[in-house]
Amino acid sequence: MTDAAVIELRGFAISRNDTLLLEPTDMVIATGERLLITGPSGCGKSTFLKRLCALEPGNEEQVWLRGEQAARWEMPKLRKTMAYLPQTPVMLEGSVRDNLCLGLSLRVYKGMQFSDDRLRDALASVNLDIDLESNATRLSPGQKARVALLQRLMLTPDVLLCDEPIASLDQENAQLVVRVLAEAGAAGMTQIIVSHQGLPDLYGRQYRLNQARLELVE
Ligand SMILES: Nc1ncnc2c1ncn2[C@@H]1O[C@H](COP(=O)(O)OP(=O)(O)OP(=O)(O)O)[C@@H](O)[C@H]1O
Repeated sequence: MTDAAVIELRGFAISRNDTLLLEPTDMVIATGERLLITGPSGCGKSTFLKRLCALEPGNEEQVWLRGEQAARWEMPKLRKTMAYLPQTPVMLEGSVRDNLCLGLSLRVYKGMQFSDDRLRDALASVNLDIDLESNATRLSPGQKARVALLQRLMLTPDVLLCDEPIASLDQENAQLVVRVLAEAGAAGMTQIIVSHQGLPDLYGRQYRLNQARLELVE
Protein backbone atom coordinates (compact mmCIF):
# COMPACT_ATOMS: atom_id res chain seq x y z
CA MET A 1 0.00 0.00 0.00
CA THR A 2 1.46 3.40 -0.97
CA ASP A 3 1.53 6.35 1.44
CA ALA A 4 -1.11 8.16 -0.59
CA ALA A 5 -3.58 5.27 -0.58
CA VAL A 6 -6.63 5.87 1.55
CA ILE A 7 -8.53 2.70 0.71
CA GLU A 8 -7.32 -0.68 -0.40
CA LEU A 9 -9.59 -3.57 -1.25
CA ARG A 10 -8.12 -7.04 -1.01
CA GLY A 11 -10.28 -9.85 -2.32
CA PHE A 12 -13.38 -7.71 -1.72
CA ALA A 13 -16.33 -9.87 -2.78
CA ILE A 14 -20.08 -9.59 -2.29
CA SER A 15 -22.58 -12.42 -2.27
CA ARG A 16 -26.19 -12.23 -1.27
CA ASN A 17 -28.70 -15.06 -1.13
CA ASP A 18 -26.38 -17.31 -3.16
CA THR A 19 -26.01 -14.61 -5.82
CA LEU A 20 -22.53 -13.27 -6.52
CA LEU A 21 -22.78 -9.47 -6.84
CA LEU A 22 -19.03 -8.86 -6.96
CA GLU A 23 -16.28 -11.35 -7.56
CA PRO A 24 -13.13 -11.00 -5.40
CA THR A 25 -11.70 -7.60 -6.30
CA ASP A 26 -8.42 -5.83 -5.51
CA MET A 27 -8.26 -2.05 -5.80
CA VAL A 28 -6.19 0.81 -4.44
CA ILE A 29 -7.76 4.27 -4.15
CA ALA A 30 -5.46 7.21 -3.54
CA THR A 31 -6.19 10.19 -1.33
CA GLY A 32 -8.19 12.75 -3.29
CA GLU A 33 -9.14 10.35 -6.09
CA ARG A 34 -12.66 10.49 -7.44
CA LEU A 35 -14.20 7.28 -8.79
CA LEU A 36 -17.45 6.86 -10.61
CA ILE A 37 -19.31 3.56 -10.63
CA THR A 38 -22.11 2.94 -13.07
CA GLY A 39 -24.01 -0.23 -13.92
CA PRO A 40 -27.46 -1.64 -14.54
CA SER A 41 -30.17 -1.38 -11.90
CA GLY A 42 -29.91 -4.07 -9.27
CA CYS A 43 -26.31 -5.05 -10.11
CA GLY A 44 -25.10 -4.17 -6.60
CA LYS A 45 -23.78 -0.59 -6.75
CA SER A 46 -25.48 0.55 -3.53
CA THR A 47 -24.53 -2.68 -1.80
CA PHE A 48 -20.90 -2.08 -2.80
CA LEU A 49 -20.88 1.32 -1.08
CA LYS A 50 -22.65 0.07 2.03
CA ARG A 51 -20.28 -2.89 2.41
CA LEU A 52 -17.30 -0.61 1.87
CA CYS A 53 -18.16 1.54 4.89
CA ALA A 54 -19.44 -1.38 6.98
CA LEU A 55 -22.99 -0.07 7.02
CA GLU A 56 -23.79 -3.58 5.88
CA PRO A 57 -21.58 -6.15 7.56
CA GLY A 58 -19.49 -8.80 5.86
CA ASN A 59 -16.47 -7.15 4.22
CA GLU A 60 -14.59 -5.48 7.08
CA GLU A 61 -11.66 -7.87 6.70
CA GLN A 62 -11.26 -7.07 3.00
CA VAL A 63 -10.99 -3.28 3.37
CA TRP A 64 -7.86 -1.43 4.49
CA LEU A 65 -8.16 2.21 5.48
CA ARG A 66 -4.94 4.16 5.68
CA GLY A 67 -3.09 0.87 5.90
CA GLU A 68 -5.19 -0.62 8.69
CA GLN A 69 -7.84 -3.27 8.30
CA ALA A 70 -11.29 -1.70 8.67
CA ALA A 71 -12.27 -4.50 11.05
CA ARG A 72 -9.81 -2.98 13.55
CA TRP A 73 -11.26 0.54 13.37
CA GLU A 74 -13.62 1.75 16.06
CA MET A 75 -17.00 2.60 14.56
CA PRO A 76 -17.06 6.35 15.46
CA LYS A 77 -13.64 6.83 13.85
CA LEU A 78 -14.71 4.82 10.82
CA ARG A 79 -17.89 6.89 10.41
CA LYS A 80 -15.90 10.13 10.72
CA THR A 81 -13.37 9.01 8.13
CA MET A 82 -15.82 7.57 5.63
CA ALA A 83 -19.26 9.12 5.17
CA TYR A 84 -22.09 7.56 3.20
CA LEU A 85 -24.81 9.47 1.39
CA PRO A 86 -27.72 7.12 0.65
CA GLN A 87 -29.72 7.19 -2.54
CA THR A 88 -32.86 8.39 -0.71
CA PRO A 89 -31.72 10.35 2.33
CA VAL A 90 -34.09 10.56 5.27
CA MET A 91 -34.49 13.80 7.21
CA LEU A 92 -34.92 13.50 10.95
CA GLU A 93 -37.78 15.34 12.69
CA GLY A 94 -36.65 18.91 13.21
CA SER A 95 -35.45 21.92 11.30
CA VAL A 96 -33.12 22.20 8.35
CA ARG A 97 -30.55 23.60 10.80
CA ASP A 98 -30.94 20.54 13.06
CA ASN A 99 -30.38 18.24 10.12
CA LEU A 100 -27.39 20.15 8.75
CA CYS A 101 -25.78 20.01 12.19
CA LEU A 102 -26.76 16.42 12.88
CA GLY A 103 -23.25 15.02 13.20
CA LEU A 104 -22.04 17.63 15.63
CA SER A 105 -23.54 15.90 18.67
CA LEU A 106 -21.11 13.01 18.20
CA ARG A 107 -18.05 12.94 20.39
CA VAL A 108 -15.69 12.71 17.41
CA TYR A 109 -16.82 16.19 16.30
CA LYS A 110 -16.46 17.75 19.74
CA GLY A 111 -15.73 21.47 19.44
CA MET A 112 -16.97 21.76 15.85
CA GLN A 113 -19.71 24.34 15.25
CA PHE A 114 -21.39 25.89 12.24
CA SER A 115 -22.69 29.46 12.36
CA ASP A 116 -26.02 30.25 10.72
CA ASP A 117 -24.15 32.31 8.10
CA ARG A 118 -22.05 29.28 7.24
CA LEU A 119 -25.16 27.12 6.96
CA ARG A 120 -26.91 29.70 4.74
CA ASP A 121 -23.85 29.90 2.47
CA ALA A 122 -23.84 26.14 2.18
CA LEU A 123 -27.54 26.10 1.25
CA ALA A 124 -26.99 28.86 -1.30
CA SER A 125 -24.12 26.91 -2.92
CA VAL A 126 -26.63 24.30 -4.09
CA ASN A 127 -29.44 26.75 -4.83
CA LEU A 128 -31.47 25.98 -1.72
CA ASP A 129 -33.53 29.02 -0.85
CA ILE A 130 -35.00 27.64 2.36
CA ASP A 131 -35.17 28.91 5.91
CA LEU A 132 -32.94 27.23 8.49
CA GLU A 133 -36.03 26.95 10.70
CA SER A 134 -38.14 25.12 8.14
CA ASN A 135 -39.29 21.59 8.80
CA ALA A 136 -36.78 19.27 7.13
CA THR A 137 -39.18 16.35 6.80
CA ARG A 138 -41.44 18.47 4.54
CA LEU A 139 -38.73 19.21 1.96
CA SER A 140 -38.99 17.74 -1.51
CA PRO A 141 -36.82 14.72 -2.37
CA GLY A 142 -34.45 16.92 -4.37
CA GLN A 143 -34.16 19.40 -1.47
CA LYS A 144 -33.58 16.57 1.02
CA ALA A 145 -30.87 15.13 -1.22
CA ARG A 146 -29.00 18.44 -1.21
CA VAL A 147 -29.39 19.03 2.55
CA ALA A 148 -28.11 15.51 3.20
CA LEU A 149 -25.14 16.08 0.88
CA LEU A 150 -24.25 19.36 2.60
CA GLN A 151 -24.55 17.70 6.01
CA ARG A 152 -21.88 15.16 4.99
CA LEU A 153 -19.64 17.61 3.13
CA MET A 154 -19.47 20.07 6.03
CA LEU A 155 -18.07 17.36 8.30
CA THR A 156 -15.21 16.98 5.77
CA PRO A 157 -14.81 13.20 5.86
CA ASP A 158 -11.65 11.82 4.26
CA VAL A 159 -13.83 9.66 2.03
CA LEU A 160 -17.35 10.36 0.78
CA LEU A 161 -19.42 7.52 -0.64
CA CYS A 162 -22.25 9.02 -2.68
CA ASP A 163 -25.17 6.98 -3.94
CA GLU A 164 -26.92 8.65 -6.88
CA PRO A 165 -26.32 12.24 -5.73
CA ILE A 166 -28.05 13.84 -8.72
CA ALA A 167 -30.80 11.32 -9.49
CA SER A 168 -33.56 13.48 -7.98
CA LEU A 169 -32.35 16.79 -9.42
CA ASP A 170 -33.05 18.85 -12.52
CA GLN A 171 -30.11 19.65 -14.78
CA GLU A 172 -29.33 23.05 -13.26
CA ASN A 173 -29.27 21.79 -9.67
CA ALA A 174 -27.43 18.64 -10.71
CA GLN A 175 -24.66 20.84 -12.12
CA LEU A 176 -24.40 22.71 -8.82
CA VAL A 177 -24.10 19.44 -6.91
CA VAL A 178 -21.46 18.24 -9.36
CA ARG A 179 -19.60 21.50 -8.73
CA VAL A 180 -19.62 21.30 -4.92
CA LEU A 181 -18.50 17.68 -5.13
CA ALA A 182 -15.67 18.71 -7.46
CA GLU A 183 -14.64 21.50 -5.08
CA ALA A 184 -14.54 19.07 -2.15
CA GLY A 185 -12.52 16.68 -4.33
CA ALA A 186 -10.08 19.44 -5.23
CA ALA A 187 -9.64 20.08 -1.50
CA GLY A 188 -8.54 16.46 -1.06
CA MET A 189 -11.74 14.55 -0.29
CA THR A 190 -11.68 11.08 -1.81
CA GLN A 191 -15.01 10.27 -3.43
CA ILE A 192 -16.66 7.14 -4.73
CA ILE A 193 -19.80 8.08 -6.57
CA VAL A 194 -22.50 5.76 -7.84
CA SER A 195 -24.58 7.23 -10.62
CA HIS A 196 -26.55 5.20 -13.12
CA GLN A 197 -26.74 8.16 -15.51
CA GLY A 198 -23.04 9.01 -15.31
CA LEU A 199 -21.79 12.31 -13.97
CA PRO A 200 -20.77 15.26 -16.12
CA ASP A 201 -17.19 16.50 -15.89
CA LEU A 202 -16.04 13.84 -13.46
CA TYR A 203 -12.33 13.36 -13.72
CA GLY A 204 -10.86 10.17 -12.38
CA ARG A 205 -11.43 6.49 -12.88
CA GLN A 206 -14.76 5.22 -14.04
CA TYR A 207 -15.92 1.65 -13.46
CA ARG A 208 -18.90 -0.27 -14.68
CA LEU A 209 -20.24 -2.98 -12.39
CA ASN A 210 -21.35 -5.66 -14.76
CA GLN A 211 -21.90 -9.38 -14.22
CA ALA A 212 -20.20 -9.20 -10.82
CA ARG A 213 -17.08 -7.52 -12.20
CA LEU A 214 -15.88 -3.95 -11.77
CA GLU A 215 -14.69 -3.14 -15.28
CA LEU A 216 -12.55 -0.07 -15.84
CA VAL A 217 -14.11 2.16 -18.49
CA GLU A 218 -11.31 3.55 -20.66
N1 LIG B 1 -31.37 -5.41 2.23
C1 LIG B 1 -31.43 -6.27 1.22
N2 LIG B 1 -31.80 -7.54 1.42
C2 LIG B 1 -31.86 -8.43 0.41
N3 LIG B 1 -31.55 -8.13 -0.87
C3 LIG B 1 -31.18 -6.87 -1.13
C4 LIG B 1 -31.10 -5.87 -0.12
N4 LIG B 1 -30.68 -4.71 -0.69
C5 LIG B 1 -30.50 -4.97 -1.99
N5 LIG B 1 -30.80 -6.27 -2.25
C6 LIG B 1 -30.68 -6.94 -3.56
O1 LIG B 1 -29.30 -6.90 -3.91
C7 LIG B 1 -29.17 -6.63 -5.31
C8 LIG B 1 -28.31 -5.37 -5.48
O2 LIG B 1 -29.04 -4.25 -5.01
P1 LIG B 1 -28.42 -2.78 -5.04
O3 LIG B 1 -29.40 -1.88 -4.39
O4 LIG B 1 -27.05 -2.83 -4.50
O5 LIG B 1 -28.35 -2.51 -6.61
P2 LIG B 1 -28.06 -1.14 -7.41
O6 LIG B 1 -27.09 -1.50 -8.49
O7 LIG B 1 -27.64 -0.09 -6.46
O8 LIG B 1 -29.48 -0.83 -8.03
P3 LIG B 1 -30.14 0.60 -8.47
O9 LIG B 1 -29.30 1.16 -9.59
O10 LIG B 1 -31.50 0.19 -8.95
O11 LIG B 1 -30.17 1.46 -7.25
C9 LIG B 1 -30.57 -6.50 -5.88
O12 LIG B 1 -30.92 -7.76 -6.43
C10 LIG B 1 -31.42 -6.22 -4.66
O13 LIG B 1 -32.71 -6.74 -4.83
